[in-house]
Formats: sequence, structure tokens, C-alpha cells
Amino acid sequence: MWEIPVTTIRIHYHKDPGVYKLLGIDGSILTITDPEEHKQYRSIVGSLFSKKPADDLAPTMAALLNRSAESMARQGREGKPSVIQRTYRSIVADMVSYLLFKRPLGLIDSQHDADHYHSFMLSIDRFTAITWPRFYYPILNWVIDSFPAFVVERLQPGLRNLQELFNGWLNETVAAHDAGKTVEGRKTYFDLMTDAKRKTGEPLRPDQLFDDILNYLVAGMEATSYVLSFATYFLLNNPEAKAKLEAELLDASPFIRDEFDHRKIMALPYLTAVVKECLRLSNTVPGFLPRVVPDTGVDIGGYHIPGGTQISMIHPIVELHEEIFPNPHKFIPERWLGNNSSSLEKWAIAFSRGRRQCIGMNLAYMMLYASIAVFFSRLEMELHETTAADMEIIDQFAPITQGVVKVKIITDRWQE
Ligand code: HEM
Repeated sequence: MWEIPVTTIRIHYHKDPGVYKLLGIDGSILTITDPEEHKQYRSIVGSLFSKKPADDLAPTMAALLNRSAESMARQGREGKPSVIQRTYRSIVADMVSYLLFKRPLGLIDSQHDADHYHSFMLSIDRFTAITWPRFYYPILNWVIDSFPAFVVERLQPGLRNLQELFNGWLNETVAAHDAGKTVEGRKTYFDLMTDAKRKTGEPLRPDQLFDDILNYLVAGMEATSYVLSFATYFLLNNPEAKAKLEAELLDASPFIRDEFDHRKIMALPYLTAVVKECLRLSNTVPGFLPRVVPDTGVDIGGYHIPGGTQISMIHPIVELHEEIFPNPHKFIPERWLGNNSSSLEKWAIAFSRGRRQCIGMNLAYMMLYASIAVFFSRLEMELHETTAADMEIIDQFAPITQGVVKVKIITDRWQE
């Protein structure tokens, strides 16, 4: 078995500002480069991302999935295909919004029809499309920041509305705190930020908060919907794996269809293997995640790397390594089952590792399991005009595919 000769542990690298500070979301957690500053920030929002809020949102997720399934089934009856990749994006964006604010953005109501495209999605497509130009021509960041409002409105039609919506929610929160109202249930992102800033006496900066929120929405929406789109594509192209999964889901229908219990769903062995294989094979973060070696330097694999060096490792080096995963480009959920499978766990790195590991992992896992369980229990679907060429990965820091996954719903088994 392949081993990395690791000699460096517990070294807290800075993220490379030469990349992260040029992503156009300077106020976000993702772009905090200093480990101590990051630790402080994470201690403010950490409670939002623990297992409990993700668990509590499982029934909301099930409701969104069933509404989406009904809508896609309706389109199927009308002979229309569904762009399931957009459906996933809108469900996940609404879920991230529930997690942060205890209310949805409402994307789910406007997403299923192939002819309609939400202005927020369009804005995000345009935003991620210029990731690398921003990086290679940093002056572009300054130019974009100087655009007058009407140009921003034109180029990114969904973002200004969203910013106004969030500013309204922030103002409501501040007013409630001013009035001394106690928060019912768990605190929202704005509650936590208002509390934290009041403790330090720093002002709340809506522009900075907007960058941060946008990053949660984009990171969550793009990564999770992307893995789910690959899952749909892989399963619909692999009848044997699909049949095994559906048999397991049928046996589990008391806790998928009758009384949704995501903890039991997340214990299903074949579904677990499917989720792991989709996370591995979709290479959700295909490009570099650069860090800067601390001043002391580090020793890695017998080499001394001097302080200040930019280093990086890309996930596909591990995820597609043929000594770890034989036939690395093939969709084989079975590799995660059986006696040898536990030795693979350490190579499951889709969410990264260490302090800068994905903060949204608990929510992401719940959404991955719930989506595959509900859609593949409920809907008989086939791919529609979606080929391997559509699934070519484009690295725009956020994961993008050349085309989108479209399906035709043949039957809604729960409505038969
Ligand atoms: C299958 C789904 C997902 C995958 C594979 C994934 C993967 C990753 C990876 C690899 C990183 C590390 C990036 C780096 O080192 O710069 C990361 C960071 C991050 N992810 Fe995710 N992610 C997923 C879902 C989500 C969700 C649902 C959210 C929001 C709720 C989210 C929010 C974030 C944020 C805010 C960061 C930055 C964390 C920090 O710097 O401390 N992700 N994600």
C-alpha cells in the first residue's frame, strides 16, 4: 500500500495570501490566512456547523427533496427533462440558508424548469468564471470593486438583491439585540456575529459579512450539488450498482418514506459506499490549496523545505492514485466494503484534513445521504442528453463541469 513519508505533524501553515486574497471574497472565513485569526473566527461560528444543527435540519431537507421530486415528476409527465444539477444547487443553497439564518432563500420554488434560471445562480456562474483572471491580473479585483452599482446590477443581477435581503435580516437581528430580546432556539449567524462584535466593540461591517455569507453559500452549493450530480450520473450509468442501491433503499423504506430518519439512512452500508466513492471520484476540489511554510521550515519526505516556500498538494493525486484505488477512474462502490475497506478511510480526503478542513462537512454528509436516499427510492430516472463530455471537470477553484446533468423522470414510485 502506498505511503506518504510524512514527518511533519501539527504544523499550522498560513494559507497563501497570493491566492486566497485574490478570490474576490476577502471577508470570508475561507480567505483568512493566519491560523490564529482563523481559530478565533471559527470559535464564533463553530456552533452553527456542529452535528446537532445538521441533524435538526434533516426533516427540512426531506421536505425540500420531496417537493423537488414532485416537481420533477410533473415535468416527466409533461415529457420535459429536468436539469437535476440545478435542482441540487437550489436545494443546497436553501439548506445552507436554513443553517445560517433559520430561513430559506426560496430558490427551490424557481429552479426545476430547464427554461428558467435563477438570477442568483447566474451571478455565481459569472463570479466563478473569472476566478483565474482575478488571480493572474490582480488589478481586476480593484476594477471590479470600483464598478458603479448599475454595472454590478447588470453583470451580477442576483447579488444586489441578495445583499439587500441579508442587510434587512442583519438589521432585524441588531434591533432585536438592542431591544434585549432573547433568541428562541439556536442562534443564527447574525446573532453570533452581533454578540461577538459587541464583546470586542468592533463595528459590524455588512460588506465583510456579505463576503462571508456568499462564500458559505457558494462553497456549500457548488461542492455538494456537484458531488450529487456525479452521483446521479454514475448511478444511472451503472445499472448493477443502481440495482444494489435500490434494493437496499427498498428494505429501508420505513425510515426513508414513512418516517424519515437520517441517522438510520446514514448507517446503510451500500449507500455509504456510494457516497464515499462519489466523493472520491468527483474530485470536488481538483486544484491546488496553497499554504506557506512557517519561518522554521519543515521536513517532508526527507526534504527540508525552507520557511516562506509556497507548497500545495492537489486532492486527485490521492483520490486517483492507482496503488490506493485500483482502476481509479472507475466507479466501484464495493471498494469501500469488505475487510480491506477500513484501510482506505485515511485516504478519504474530499473535505480536506486538519484545522482548515471543510466547516460544512456535517451538513454536507446529511444532504448527500438524504438526497441519494430519497431520489433513488422515489424516482425511476434516466439520463437525458448527458455524456462523459458534459462531466469533464473544469477547475475554477469551485468545482464546475462542462455541461449539466439532465434526467427524465420515468416514474414517481411513491405516486403510483
Ligand atoms: C460535498 C461537499 C463539500 C466538499 C467536498 C467540500 C470540500 C471542502 C474543502 C476541500 C475545503 C478546504 C478548502 C481549503 O483548504 O481552502 C473546504 C472548505 C470550506 N467549506 Fe466545504 N465542502 C463541501 C461542502 C460544504 C458546505 C455544505 C459548506 C457550507 C455549509 C461548506 C463551506 C466551506 C467553508 C466555509 C470552507 C472554508 C473553511 C475554513 O477555511 O476554515 N462546504 N470544503
